[in-house]
Amino acid sequence: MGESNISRRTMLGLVGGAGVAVGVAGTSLALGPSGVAQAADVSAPISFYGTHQAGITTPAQDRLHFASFDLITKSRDDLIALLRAWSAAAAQMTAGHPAGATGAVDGHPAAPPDDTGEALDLPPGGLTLTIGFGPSMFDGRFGLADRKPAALAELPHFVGDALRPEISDGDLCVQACAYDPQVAVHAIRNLARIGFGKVSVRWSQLGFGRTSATTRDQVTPRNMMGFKDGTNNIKAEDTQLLDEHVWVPQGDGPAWMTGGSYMVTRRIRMTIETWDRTSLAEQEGVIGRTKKAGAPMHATGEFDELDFEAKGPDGKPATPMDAHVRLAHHTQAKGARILRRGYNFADGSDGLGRLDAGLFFIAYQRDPRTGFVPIQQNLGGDALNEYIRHVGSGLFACPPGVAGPGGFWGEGLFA
Ligand SMILES: C=CC1=C(C)c2cc3[nH]c(cc4nc(cc5[nH]c(cc1n2)c(C)c5CCC(=O)O)C(CCC(=O)O)=C4C)c(C)c3C=C
Ligand SMILES: [Fe+2]
Repeated sequence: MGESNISRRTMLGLVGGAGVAVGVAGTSLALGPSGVAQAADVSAPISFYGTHQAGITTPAQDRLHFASFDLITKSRDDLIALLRAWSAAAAQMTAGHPAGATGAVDGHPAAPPDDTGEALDLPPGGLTLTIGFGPSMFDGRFGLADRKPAALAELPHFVGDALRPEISDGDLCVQACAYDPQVAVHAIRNLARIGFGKVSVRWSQLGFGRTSATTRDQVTPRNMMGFKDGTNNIKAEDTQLLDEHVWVPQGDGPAWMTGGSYMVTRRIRMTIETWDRTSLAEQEGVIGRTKKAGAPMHATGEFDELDFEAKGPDGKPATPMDAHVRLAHHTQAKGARILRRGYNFADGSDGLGRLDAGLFFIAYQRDPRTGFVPIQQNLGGDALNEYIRHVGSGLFACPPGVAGPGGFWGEGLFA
């Protein structure tokens, strides 16, 4: 291990995001809803190895760099070599080490370094790297056509879709999440560098604030509309719900996906300028929760149960019939449940004097046909649609985790 490796692992980290964050040697304290301090040890690496890939039920970090890649090679052996090299680099980087045998500064001075170096001296930052395979990877170029899961069926067109092909789809994707944006960007950049000649970046997305909680001890963050987002998410502690709705069980499609999950991404532009001129009462009615507490309209606490039968003082449904949470709720959407893990984005101006901002929605599920699709179909009547537009879309099969060193992402697909 080089000197740079040691320094990166021992540096102190700061965490941003929701709650009051106080940096303490390697930890960050966030004040939860009860005022109880919660420690997120941002110096601690999250293991790359395991039954499931990290980055799904592991605590959602504050920053995202997501990249979708097109395969420019037509060789199956190249693809396998790429997945091997990416997995080895991912194991190194998530542990807080530079990529490659000689890292950023310990190689031969006449050769380009194995690692680009911008994460030297930074802690692992809770980095997780999660890979997904898009439907187009199974089109026959790599002899994988008969291994395509039925669950990777093309998403249908949804009401209001304004999808742009150049920021949609892809043969492969990598979701990099970390507490430090530089750590996440460094990871994607190095995977792209390792893939030179085999892949090209099709599109990428930075996210600056998580819009979900994936464990019960995480404070629920707020999205760009100012509402708490992630209250009623499936969380890591909900093991029965995870088995039923998120992880692919044995016998559900091809064996290589057992223990994996399917990822749907949607770049959702918000017309925040219109939203910002909307009254508080209207905003709360659109979402179906209060803005301050994130509580149901008929209750006071964030985690109070939603009761769609409850009436307001005027005798009308307390949660409007077209409210987002009503239409997205599993009782209204054929029992569908998903694990949401999205991020806020603000990518400059749209050229018309407005911010190009919104939600980069990410959801994991056992099967999109019984997860995202029925919910999104139900959201065709969502009051929120007046303020949002889906402009990018992705669908990816995320294989199970890599068991240990020597294994690689998607190994079972090639067995
Ligand atoms: C198809 C799935 C969903 C899309 C797309 C989506 C977009 C979207 N959501 C918000 C804001 C909130 N969503 C909330 C809850 C919620 N949303 C979905 C699904 C999609 N959202 C689900 C399944 C749920 C949970 C419903 C329930 O069971 O109660 C909330 C409330 C807080 C919470 O529970 O997380 C907010 C706020 C925006 C702004 C948006 C598009 C830009
Ligand atoms: Fe939502």
